[in-house]
Amino acid sequence: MTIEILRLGHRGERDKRISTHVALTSRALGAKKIIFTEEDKHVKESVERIVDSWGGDFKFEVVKSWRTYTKRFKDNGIVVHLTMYGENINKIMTEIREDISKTNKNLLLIIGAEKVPREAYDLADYNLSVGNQPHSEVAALAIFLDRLTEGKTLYSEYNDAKIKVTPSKSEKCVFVEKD
Ligand SMILES: C[S@@+](CC[C@H](N)C(=O)[O-])C[C@H]1O[C@@H](n2cnc3c(N)ncnc32)[C@H](O)[C@@H]1O
Repeated sequence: MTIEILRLGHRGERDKRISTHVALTSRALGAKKIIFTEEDKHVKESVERIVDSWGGDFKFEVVKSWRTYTKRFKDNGIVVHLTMYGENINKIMTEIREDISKTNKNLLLIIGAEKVPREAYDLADYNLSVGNQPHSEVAALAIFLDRLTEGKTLYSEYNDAKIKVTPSKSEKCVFVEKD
């Protein structure tokens, strides 16, 4: 199973930082690709810099039509949309995990920036809430991915990483490759 994140909307200057955090959090918690619906050179370059130094093959893509992308994805994938109006994560997560493991399908996770079009709710196989209070796409994404992967992706190691951190009780244990 591979995980992709579809970020619906991006309000230029205002969302630069949070969109970058959405992408980096997706990568750090096991997603293989982030799809944006708006171009932003700053966000793209920030993500590419991290991938270059910290390794892996996390992909960055901008699509013209998120609807077409999502419909095609559904041929061999499950779509989960994170929204505070959705079903209770505590009740539905087991079903989603079973659905994925039975079908071996890939997962597309949709998160919004501003108001999400009705069609996203209709295209999703699951509309899922992480609590019923409004908060942040970064928090919702992180909690969902952590529950899905049960923490297994948190300490992924990449052979091509130029920087590696080893967990330590008392010191910064960092390996930096020399040029
Ligand atoms: C800042 S919110 C904006 C939501 C917008 N006001 C709306 O009505 O759709 C941005 C995104 O964070 C995610 N989000 C925020 N709170 C959430 C919650 N309680 N559960 C799941 N996702 C949430 C959703 O993906 C949402 O589209």
